[in-house]
Amino acid sequence: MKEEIWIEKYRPFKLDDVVGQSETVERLRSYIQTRNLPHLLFSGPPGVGKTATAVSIARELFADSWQENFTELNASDERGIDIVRTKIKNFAKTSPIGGADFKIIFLDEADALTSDAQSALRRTMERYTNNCRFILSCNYSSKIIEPIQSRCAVYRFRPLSDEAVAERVRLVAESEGLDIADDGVDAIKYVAQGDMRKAINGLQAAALIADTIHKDAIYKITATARPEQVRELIETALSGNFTAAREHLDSFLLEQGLSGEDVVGQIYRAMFELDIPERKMVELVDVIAEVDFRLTEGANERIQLESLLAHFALSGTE
Ligand SMILES: Nc1ncnc2c1ncn2[C@@H]1O[C@H](COP(=O)(O)OP(=O)(O)OP(=O)(O)O)[C@@H](O)[C@H]1O
Repeated sequence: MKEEIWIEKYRPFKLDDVVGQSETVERLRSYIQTRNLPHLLFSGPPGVGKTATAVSIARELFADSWQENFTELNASDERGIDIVRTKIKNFAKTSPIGGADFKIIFLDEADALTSDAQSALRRTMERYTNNCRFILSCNYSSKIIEPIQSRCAVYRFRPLSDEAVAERVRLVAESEGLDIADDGVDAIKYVAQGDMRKAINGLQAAALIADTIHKDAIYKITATARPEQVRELIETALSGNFTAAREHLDSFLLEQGLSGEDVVGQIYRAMFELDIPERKMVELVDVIAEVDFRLTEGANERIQLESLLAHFALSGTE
């Protein structure tokens, strides 16, 4: 039998199960009590509970008929206006079922809609507002047109705290009868950076390769360099030893399978734990930002990373 995916198995069903977003959840709970809902806009990074919260709201409001009165669409599947014209309208125009006062449309990645599609969505929201409430989810609320933002109550979801991630990971491990060492939990916190989906997926993947989960399994399975290796890379480069730093880089890219963007991201995170004078830090962060941008533009990753190390090596010898 195919094993169930843990992020689904441990998906929150009630608002109480959503961890680490207590302020937001508390405010949302009042809508359940009054059994009314404005249009909502959830913004925040991936894997922090936006979808889980929307589903929990529907379950709590509609009980047994929640599936008939709730639909989830992903705007990035069909970026254009068609998703608004067809799927959203078709669902919005039919009456709620089982005595519910309205239906809920959850539109994930709403910031992927073009602005024309967002304008059409805004008209649909107005037209069907008696029948239907929208919960829009996005990573960046600035990419949502102002007329939609002003029609929604906006809720910002934060990256989850390390404590919230650790607690949930331990709970999942315990339910699955899995041994996880403290350094394994620490590694998951480091890798996840507040993204619970990443944390639980990492745990499940590591469970396939190790009986007791230690940090090595987590770093290996998530293609993440260990923090101490990253520190060593930076220190080697800053000491002016470009050739040795390049060898570290080879190990990241060729042996551990990191992408260029992963390496830059990890270097950036490690910088602030090192004792680097303010002025030099400013210069180096500027270089990191430039290389990061070039990588997203598709520049050659090895050349860019080596240029980053070259800057570090030169700045160290100044
Ligand atoms: N706050 C949370 N409490 C408990 N579990 C969570 C939380 N956030 C995420 N999860 C876990 O991660 C999975 C994915 O979360 P969810 O789909 O809600 O993320 P999201 O914020 O909507 O992300 P995206 O923006 O990528 O759609 C959930 O099924 C659940 O297992």
